Amino acid sequence: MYTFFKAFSYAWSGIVHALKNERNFKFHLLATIIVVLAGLLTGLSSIEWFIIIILIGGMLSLEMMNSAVERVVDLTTTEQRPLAKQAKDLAAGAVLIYAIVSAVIGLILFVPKWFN
Ligand SMILES: Nc1ncnc2c1ncn2[C@@H]1O[C@H](COP(=O)(O)OP(=O)(O)OP(=O)(O)O)[C@@H](O)[C@H]1O
Repeated sequence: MYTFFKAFSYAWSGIVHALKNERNFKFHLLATIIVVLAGLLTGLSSIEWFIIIILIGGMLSLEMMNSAVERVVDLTTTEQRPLAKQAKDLAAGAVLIYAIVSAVIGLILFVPKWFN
């Protein structure tokens, strides 16, 4: 049980670090607040909230994984290396794909309600 709480506290400190230091994470958090407010004002069904919550959780988690990849790459080399570039660009590409998919799903959910 002690080990579990220790692991939890390390994970929590990762989230606090992202909140304090990661510019992109803060941007996604701002986007989250805007989407939640828009959802409250628009009025979403349970299943629509379920979808939005999964997208938000996935986006914030993926952004943190991207930051972790950047850190690990920077730890391995300070030189310009093709593999380092690939690793960072692949991780950033994963975030971009998820962001585009989330935006498209968001538009599919919100736009028909706004113009109904
Ligand atoms: N060691 C390296 N070797 C080769 N290319 C690199 C290396 N480090 C970074 N790059 C390239 O430069 C880009 C920017 O790198 P940087 O470390 O600033 O990441 P970033 O994505 O801008 O980070 P942040 O999200 O914190 O702004 C990377 O996406 C990658 O294409």
